Amino acid sequence: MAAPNSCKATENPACGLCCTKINNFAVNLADTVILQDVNLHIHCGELTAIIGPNGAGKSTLLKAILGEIPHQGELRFLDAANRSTSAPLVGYVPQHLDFDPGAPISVMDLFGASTSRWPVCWSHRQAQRLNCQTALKRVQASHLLDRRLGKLSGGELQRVLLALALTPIPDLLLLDEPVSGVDQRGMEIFYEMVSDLRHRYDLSIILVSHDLNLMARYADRIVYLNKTVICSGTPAEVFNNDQVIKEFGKIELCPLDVDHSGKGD
Ligand SMILES: Nc1ncnc2c1ncn2[C@@H]1O[C@H](COP(=O)(O)OP(=O)(O)OP(=O)(O)O)[C@@H](O)[C@H]1O
Repeated sequence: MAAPNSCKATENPACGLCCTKINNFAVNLADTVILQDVNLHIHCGELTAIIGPNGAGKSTLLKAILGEIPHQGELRFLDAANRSTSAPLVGYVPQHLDFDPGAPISVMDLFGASTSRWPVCWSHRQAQRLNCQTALKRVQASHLLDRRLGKLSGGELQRVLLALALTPIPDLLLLDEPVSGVDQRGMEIFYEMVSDLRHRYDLSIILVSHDLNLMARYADRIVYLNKTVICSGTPAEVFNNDQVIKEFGKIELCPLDVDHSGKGD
C-alpha cells in the first residue's frame, strides 16, 4: 500500500512535497562496473527522462531500483509529511510482456492474476471487476476489460500495463521504453496520458527512452546517463550540453502547447 500520508494515496492534486532519492547507486555485474555514483532526486508530479547511449546502464538502473539486481547505495522516499522510508511503492511498465498471443487470457484475467490470489480459472468476483474497471478508466481503457490480450494493439497493451502499474498508485513509476514498436500517434497518446497522470496522481516518474524529440516535449527533467550521471536539468539545459550534442547531435526543442494540469477534466 502507498504510505498513508503520501499525497498520491488519496489521489489529491499535486503537492510537490514527495521526493524519491537515489543515493550513490552502484552496480557491478560479472566484475564489470555498470553503474557508479548515481545520485538522483525525483520529485513528485515530475517526469524525469533518462537518456544515454546503448549500454549506458539505463535499464540496469531501473532493475536496481526495482531490486531485481544487486546494487550498492540507497533508495529513499520522502512523503508529504517529510517522513522517510527506504521502501517506496514502485510501479513498473516493461518494454514488452511475454505471453502466448493465442492463449485465451483476457485483460480481466491478467488483472485478477496480478492483483489477487483468486484463481484465474474461477469466475471473477464483482468487486474484482469493479477494481479492474476503475484501474482501466485511469488510462481511458475500461472498454478493454474483457478483450483478449493477444487481440490488443501494441498501444492498447501498454495502456493496460500502465493501468496495472498504477494499481495501487505507486510512489514511483518506472517506464522502460514503454512504447517502442508503437506507431507515432500511439506514442503520443501514451505520453500525453502519462503527462496527465503525473499531475493527477502526483506521480514521480522515471522514463527510459531513445525518442529524444518526444522526451524534449514531455519531460520536466532529463538525465544524461553513461555509467554515471553526466548531466541533468531541463530539456533545454541538457540538450545544450556539449557531451549530449556530441553523442546525439543538436536536438530541436518543440514544447507542447497543452494544459497538463488535469483541471480541464
Ligand atoms: N547480467 C549481466 N551481466 C553482465 N553484464 C550485463 C548484464 N546485464 C547487462 N549487462 C551489461 O550492462 C551494460 C548496461 O546494460 P543496460 O541494458 O542497462 O544498458 P541500456 O542503457 O539500457 O542500453 P540500451 O539503450 O541498449 O537498452 C551493458 O554493457 C550490458 O552488456
